[in-house]
Amino acid sequence: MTIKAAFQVARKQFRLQVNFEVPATGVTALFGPSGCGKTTLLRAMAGLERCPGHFWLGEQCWQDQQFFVPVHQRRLGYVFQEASLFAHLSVLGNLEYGWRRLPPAERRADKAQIIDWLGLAPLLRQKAAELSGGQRQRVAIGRALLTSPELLLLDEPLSALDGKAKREILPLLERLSAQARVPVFYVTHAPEEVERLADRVLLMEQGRITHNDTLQQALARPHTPLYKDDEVAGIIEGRLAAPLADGRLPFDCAAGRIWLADEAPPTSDVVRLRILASDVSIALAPVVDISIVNQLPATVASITPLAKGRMLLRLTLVGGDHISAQLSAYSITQLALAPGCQCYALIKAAALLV
Ligand SMILES: Nc1ncnc2c1ncn2[C@@H]1O[C@H](COP(=O)(O)OP(=O)(O)OP(=O)(O)O)[C@@H](O)[C@H]1O
Repeated sequence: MTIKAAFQVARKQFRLQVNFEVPATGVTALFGPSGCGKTTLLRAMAGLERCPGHFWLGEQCWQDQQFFVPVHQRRLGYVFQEASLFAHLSVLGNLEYGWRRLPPAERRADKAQIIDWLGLAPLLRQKAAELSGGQRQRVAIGRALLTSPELLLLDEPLSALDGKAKREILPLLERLSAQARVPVFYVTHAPEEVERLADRVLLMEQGRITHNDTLQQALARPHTPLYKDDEVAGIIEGRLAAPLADGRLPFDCAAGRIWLADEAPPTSDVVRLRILASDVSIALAPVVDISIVNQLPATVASITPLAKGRMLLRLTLVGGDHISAQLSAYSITQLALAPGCQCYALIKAAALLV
C-alpha cells in the first residue's frame, strides 16, 4: 500500500509544489530548513490547505481534481509543536474527546493499552493546565491515537521540550508507527530524530521535495543537509545479545556481529546503531594486532569527493546494509580503491540509538 500525493500551494511569497509516493507504513520524516514548507505540506495532507492536487492513502482518495474530503471527515491524528489540549478538561477528558465522538464500531484503538503505553495512568484526573510540556505532549499523542486514525501527522512534537522530556518521549515515538499500525509523517529539524525514528526521509527545500529517500540513502548522501558538517553516518538495524563479562556488548545484524562498548538495558526489540563515517577506516585484508575489534567485509559502492581533500566511500556490507567511510584522497590512491573493490571496514566506534 502506498501514499500518493501532489499539491500546489501558492502564497504571496511562497510556493509549495510537491509530487511524491511513499509506502503507507512506518515513519516518513520531512526534513528541511525553516520556511521550506514542511508544515504547509502536512496541512495540505490534512485538508487544511485547500489547493490543487491529489492525495491517496492506499485505495482511499481524500482529494483529486473533482473530489475533496473535508478535514473533519479525514481519519487522521495531528500533533503540533505545542500540544493544544482543552485546559478545563482532565487528562482523561482530553483523551476521550475524540474517542467519544467516534461511533463505537469505529473505535479500533485500545484505550487502556494506549494509556498504559504512554504512562498516563497516574495523570488521568489531573487538569490539562497542570501538566508539564512532556506530559502534555504524551496526552496529545494519546488523544490523536484514540481517534483510531489512519494517518498520523506530527509537526515537530519534541521541539518545545527540554532535553529530559525529549529523552522520555523519543523511545515512545520509536514504537509509535508499529503500535498504532498507521503511517506517520514526522516534521523535524533534528537529525537525531530522523536517525532514530525515520524509515523514509523527504528532504525539502524552497517548497519542493529534493529527495525521496530511504533512511540509509538520506544518511549516505555526501552533502546531505542532515549533516551540515559532513558528519555522514550510517544506520544499521539489529538486535542486542547478552553483554559479556569483559564489558563488550554484542550487536547482531545482517552483516554479522558488531562489538560495542556501550551499556544498554536488555531488550528484544530491533535497535539502531549509528556509525559515523569518520569512525570507519579501510583495510584490504583483515588486520591483526590492532585495537579495532570490528572488521566487516565490505564492497565499495561509490566514492565521492568532499571538501578539503577528503573522500566519502559508500560501502555495502554482507547482507546489504550500507555504511560510509571518510578517507583522505591520498589513502584512496594508496589502496587503489574504486567502486567494486572488496575491502574490510574497520569500525572504531559505534553508538547505540536506544
Ligand atoms: N498563513 C500564511 N500566510 C502566508 N504565508 C505563510 C503562511 N503560513 C506560512 N507561510 C509562509 O509559507 C512558507 C512555508 O511555511 P511553513 O510553515 O510551511 O515552513 P516550515 O518548513 O514548516 O518552517 P519551520 O521549520 O520554520 O516551521 C514560509 O515562507 C512562511 O512564511
